[in-house]
Amino acid sequence: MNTSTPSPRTPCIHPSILNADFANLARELSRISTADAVHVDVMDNHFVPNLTMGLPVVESLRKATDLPMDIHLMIEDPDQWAPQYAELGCESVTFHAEAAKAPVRLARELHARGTKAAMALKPATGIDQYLDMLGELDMVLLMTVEPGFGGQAFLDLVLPKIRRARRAVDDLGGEIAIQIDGGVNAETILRAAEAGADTFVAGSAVYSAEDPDAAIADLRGLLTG
Ligand SMILES: O=C(CO)[C@@H](O)[C@H](O)COP(=O)(O)O
Ligand SMILES: [Co+2]
Repeated sequence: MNTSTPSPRTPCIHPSILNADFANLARELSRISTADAVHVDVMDNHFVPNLTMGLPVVESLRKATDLPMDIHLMIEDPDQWAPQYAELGCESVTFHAEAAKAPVRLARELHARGTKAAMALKPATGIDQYLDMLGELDMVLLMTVEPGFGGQAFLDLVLPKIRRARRAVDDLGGEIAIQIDGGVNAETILRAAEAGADTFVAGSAVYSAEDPDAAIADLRGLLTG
């Protein structure tokens, strides 16, 4: 166990383009120029009951922006697909623990392709069984809604899991990011931050605003006081 207190990570805001105008994605990306990364939700209508985009669209998005790309795969068989997203030059690729057959091997395959590896847990999936493999990851994503749709209400029942993850990450030196995704807005973000999250996905809170960059600044302002 690490006995020194790790210094807190600078909070990051990753807007999700799920609530953006899909007919104008390049323009929508230009409206979040102050984001730390763009969060891209890939859904296959099997792991979740919704369908969004796949490799060709993500490849085009990659060329349309200089923002780092945070790919959230809500798909079956990420063991097969996730490495292909890594090869597009995405900053991070997140697979779901519930879908991965060999999460440790998959995390290593993502690293071998030069991408950060992240693993997501649905709200009802416990973290304890994954603590031993946290050191294989750059980020853990704790879903604060059931994955599949934007615009849902933040689930406070995930807060104890965020606290548990924070303790485990700090024991490892604090370098692993703790991302939350779902229902993040001006009313909920501080509860998640106080529990230990440091990376915040916000979809509707950013893209329902008239000025998405201003909405990002507002969320950042709440976190930095
Ligand atoms: O992964 C998902 C949904 O499954 C998210 O990334 C949502 O797109 C977040 O949207 P809001 O809850 O912030 O509206
Ligand atoms: Co997401």
